[in-house]
Amino acid sequence: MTRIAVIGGGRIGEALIAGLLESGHAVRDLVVAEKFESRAAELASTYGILTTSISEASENADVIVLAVKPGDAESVVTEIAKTDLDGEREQLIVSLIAGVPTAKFEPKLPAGFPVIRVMPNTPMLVGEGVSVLAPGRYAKAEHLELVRTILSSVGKVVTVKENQLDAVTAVSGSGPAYFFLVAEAMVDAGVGLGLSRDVASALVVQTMVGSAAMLDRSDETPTELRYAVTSPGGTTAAAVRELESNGLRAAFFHALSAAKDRSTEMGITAE
Ligand SMILES: NC(=O)c1ccc[n+]([C@@H]2O[C@H](COP(=O)([O-])OP(=O)(O)OC[C@H]3O[C@@H](n4cnc5c(N)ncnc54)[C@H](OP(=O)(O)O)[C@@H]3O)[C@@H](O)[C@H]2O)c1
Ligand code: PRO
Repeated sequence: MTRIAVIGGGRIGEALIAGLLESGHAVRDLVVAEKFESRAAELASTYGILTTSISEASENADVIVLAVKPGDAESVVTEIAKTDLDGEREQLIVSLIAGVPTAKFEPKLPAGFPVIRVMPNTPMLVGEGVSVLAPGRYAKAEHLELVRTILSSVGKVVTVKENQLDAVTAVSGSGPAYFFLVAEAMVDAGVGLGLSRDVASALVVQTMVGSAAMLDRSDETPTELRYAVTSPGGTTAAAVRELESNGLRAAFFHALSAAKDRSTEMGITAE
């Protein structure tokens, strides 16, 4: 089994660990390096996972996953580069760090060390994530295949050119937050119309689950699925008219543009 070291046990590090364990990855082949001690202890007790230092994790892993914040990227990669990276074994770095290009890591590592940049999302926690891969300069087809195999156990996998990853981050990396925000707004609106919060929450959650399942399983486009709900002169048409006149589409366009720009900016400032 491939030995995986996760550097940074925050939200996305935990989602990956939980998703991999749930999909059958052996706990003995996973370690986490997390600098915040009580958080490391929490991960150890929740998942039975070994916690260790960056150097130990990097020396013994096949795949070193970076799940730290962009501002910690440089110091973590410098620390990894100082450890005894195994020349005998094919090791690689998988960076989940938003915005930071592989070209920023490669010069800090031993010559030719493969790096793959990945934009995952938190639904990997329940095996329904989407991970978008972009190989760095030295990553070969077999490295990409290994990472694709690992991440396909926690959801879908797509490969793009690295110059598309900031846009990908805006769509699917941050995407779950938009859905949670819409869910929150719909629950509040239901409460405003007199439903209890419990009833409104149950209705919104199941409506989202059912709609997502239809999007996934149906051959119809989102537009066609929406038309099927929209009876002529009915309630849905009245609601959609309000959403459109309040600028829903423009709001999403501006929001995703802001996310993409922020991703690019984080890559520049994470020097
Ligand atoms: N959350 C998402 O949905 C998501 C999705 C895609 C990509 N990402 C990317 O994933 C990365 C982590 O995001 P996050 O949301 O998981 O953030 P987070 O919850 O703040 O987690 C980052 C973790 O890394 C730890 N860390 C920092 N420096 C470390 C070091 N030297 N050694 C070991 N651990 C260290 C942090 O510890 P301290 O708190 O003690 O600093 C923290 O627990 C970011 O680069 C983000 O762009 C996140
Ligand atoms: N979470 C990270 C952020 O908000 C990257 C995508 C999702 O910056």
